[in-house]
Amino acid sequence: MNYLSGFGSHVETEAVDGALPVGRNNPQRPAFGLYAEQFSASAFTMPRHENRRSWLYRMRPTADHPPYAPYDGNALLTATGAPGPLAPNRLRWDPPELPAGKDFVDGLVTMLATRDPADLEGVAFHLYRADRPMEKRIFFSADGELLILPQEGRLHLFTEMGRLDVDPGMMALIPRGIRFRVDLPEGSSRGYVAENYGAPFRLPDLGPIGANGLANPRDFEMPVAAYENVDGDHELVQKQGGALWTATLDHSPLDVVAWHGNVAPCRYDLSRFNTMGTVSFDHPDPSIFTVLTSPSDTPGRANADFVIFPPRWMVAEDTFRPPWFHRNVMSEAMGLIKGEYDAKAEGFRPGGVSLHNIMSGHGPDVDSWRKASEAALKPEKLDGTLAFMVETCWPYRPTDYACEHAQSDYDAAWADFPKARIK
Ligand SMILES: O=C(O)Cc1cc(O)ccc1O
Ligand SMILES: [Fe+2]
Repeated sequence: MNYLSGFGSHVETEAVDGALPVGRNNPQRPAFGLYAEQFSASAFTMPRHENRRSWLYRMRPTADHPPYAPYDGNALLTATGAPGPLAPNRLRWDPPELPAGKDFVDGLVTMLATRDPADLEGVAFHLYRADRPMEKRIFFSADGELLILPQEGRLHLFTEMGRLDVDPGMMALIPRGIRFRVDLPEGSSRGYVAENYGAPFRLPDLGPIGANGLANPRDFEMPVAAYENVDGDHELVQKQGGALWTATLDHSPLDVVAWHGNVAPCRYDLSRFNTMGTVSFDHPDPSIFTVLTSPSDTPGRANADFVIFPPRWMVAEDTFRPPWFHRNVMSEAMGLIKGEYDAKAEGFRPGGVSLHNIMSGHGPDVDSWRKASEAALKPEKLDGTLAFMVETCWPYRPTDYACEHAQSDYDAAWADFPKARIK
């Protein structure tokens, strides 16, 4: 499969020669009777460096659809957490036994959410398990951009703007509003979805790191144009305002024959992350592992940071090397794609989730603390592991489903620390 390279690059692609107009966006009569449609992911008037839009040339206008009706196929996909006071507890989940016999849309379960999508700020943390392809079904979220992380089983995403293969260890980013279908080349897949209600994810500034490093723009891959020319009933499921809506089209809406612009779905292989760390002492703040950031209106305070903990060399001298004990004004939701996380010797399993909300005390569990305190500090490769965090300035609210399925004894991870030897 062919990909176009570069995060936020201005690119053009056509699946049929001559489908793209030359030198203009909306000619009087686009080639082949195609319809020109602008897709805006930022307000028209955003500054140029934040302006994102693409032009799509499609077989029928998106506007051609009947009214939507409420969709009742998935009651576990929501926009907000459980109501009531937010208990200040640390929480953790084993990989839940999500119901079988579902496709990607019906197999989504919301675990955590902040804010309301109508605020255009906040983020939700979902899990999915799918063992059926989406047949003649298409999904999109008007609430947010979708960051999809398969943990087991490859995903094949047929989006309006082309096709993406996404393996565990990769991420896919689907802009708010872009329609797609999920096929399962390996029969099933499960993983994580972060839904960003706020400003679109972008690469973080690098400051003194310089011009290169962390996630390099060229490693983000957008699809080349691909379309299907299929008539007949297709169910379109839309998420809006946290609710799901359905409409039946008489054709596949994946009918974009050509497009150009600077907003499109993309994928990124997280093993290409150029990981930075200390070469002297102390454990740096995890912001050094930021892949993508969605800023809030307060400079430096993220609406959502997508952070990874990839394989890396640990070389710090006279240092407690795993994450330190800490309390954070930001709220931290984590997932584990594979291996072991260095702050948690046990209990944080691949496919699981943990939550450390605003100002909750957390850090290494007793076993990890003991091991790291006693370790000989030779250079060591932390290998075979990939954890991630979606850190946000808004406290996460667990959903009812999440509250019902949380581990019952997570606090025990920090019980039994020996008291310091002070008289
Ligand atoms: O809590 C966590 O495990 C995530 C985390 C990792 C780290 O290396 C430093 C701070 C932090 O919040
Ligand atoms: Fe933390």
